[in-house]
Amino acid sequence: MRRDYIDTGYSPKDTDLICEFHIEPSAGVNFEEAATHMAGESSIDSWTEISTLSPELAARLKPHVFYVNEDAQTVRVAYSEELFELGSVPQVLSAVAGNILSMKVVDNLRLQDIAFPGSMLHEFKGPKFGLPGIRELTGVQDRPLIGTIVKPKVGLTSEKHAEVAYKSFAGGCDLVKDDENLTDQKFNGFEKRAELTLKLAEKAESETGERKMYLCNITAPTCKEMIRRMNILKDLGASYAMIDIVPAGWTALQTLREEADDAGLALHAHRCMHSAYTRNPRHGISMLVVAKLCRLIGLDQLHIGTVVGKMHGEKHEVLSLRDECVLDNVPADENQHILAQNWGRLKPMFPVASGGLAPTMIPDLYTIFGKDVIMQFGGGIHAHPMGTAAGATACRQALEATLEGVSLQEYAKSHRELEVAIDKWLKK
Ligand SMILES: O=C(COP(=O)(O)O)[C@H](O)[C@H](O)COP(=O)(O)O
Ligand SMILES: [Mg+2]
Repeated sequence: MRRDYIDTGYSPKDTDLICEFHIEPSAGVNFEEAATHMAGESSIDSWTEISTLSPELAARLKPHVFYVNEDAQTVRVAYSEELFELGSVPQVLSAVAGNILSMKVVDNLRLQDIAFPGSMLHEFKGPKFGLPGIRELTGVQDRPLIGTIVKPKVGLTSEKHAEVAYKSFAGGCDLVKDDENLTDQKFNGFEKRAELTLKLAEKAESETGERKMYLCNITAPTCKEMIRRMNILKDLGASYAMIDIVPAGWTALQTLREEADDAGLALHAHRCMHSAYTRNPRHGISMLVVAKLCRLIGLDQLHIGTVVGKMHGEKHEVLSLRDECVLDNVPADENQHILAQNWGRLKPMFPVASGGLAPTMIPDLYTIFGKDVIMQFGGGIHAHPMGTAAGATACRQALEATLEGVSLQEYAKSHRELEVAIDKWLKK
């Protein structure tokens, strides 16, 4: 192992990839020692001095640990872009989130953030539609989008599924999506479900005069099968496909993004399983990194949390994810371990707030996120005492009240579905 990776005099080049890590050395290992091992293992080196690494090669490719803050257990490393296969997320992760997470010299190690140089951004497509394109697609320009997840998560027949989706659309939902664990089960096959639900989405469109989007889950055992499902959706006239990004994997996402150009479909990113490596604040990979990789590859919308709902995620974290989705230039925030990122020509993604939400939470959600958010209600719609359609209507009514600056209670006096929702979710 070379000993010269700690280099606090180094100022990163415009073409360097920058990573920020949280490091907790294991007992008996000092901080710079651990950082040195991490830098070497994430780039060119091994655990011992290797004769095959010439000084010229090391000079060209060696990483630079240019920021060391032992008190904050934080280091920043600049990597030459030459170390990476440009345009390959799996290769980047194999380096900066690979073996280093397993090393004995650290008790904990977390990749907090990655800043991509313009030269590497160029190799990625970014979102095909993104936030502005989704607004075009749905015809909704000036308010949050309202969506639902068909519940129960799995178990309905395709006919029943399509019926629940239809009621959601008729009641006022802009988007209806499959749940993350619904793919192609015997009781609800992918193709039949897609066909029936898209047909009823069209019916709801002609009845309501609003665009209605069905987000069918194409997650499958192979990329080949996911592409086949994507093309089935294209042929059925769908506008979207949904993917479980973590179970499917980064190679699959890059493959599907390639295909999405021809298929002309928007890609909805469900992040189930992300907590397997994002939840521990001391070890793993941050959700911020996951969000950045999604924008880079080109997912059009991404779940980011709700602050007020059922899933883990502090307000500052959720808002950092929102900013990474929508801003062209993300400023650095040392306290939140966020590196500055200029997204160049890559479009913004549409952030999705979902998980444990009820219509009565819409005023809070609007205060937190403003208009550029997709608010999704599963139980919050299908548990409405008057049924699914009324649940969807209660969401639209709550949103109307919020946009008009009227209290929910006042608005409910003339809007029955909202009144019933308030009884259920506010007057416990
Ligand atoms: O099905 C749901 C929510 O259903 P419900 O509205 O009934 O709770 C989603 O899978 C979660 O939002 C995922 O979590 P996250 O959005 O945090 O990834
Ligand atoms: Mg779900």
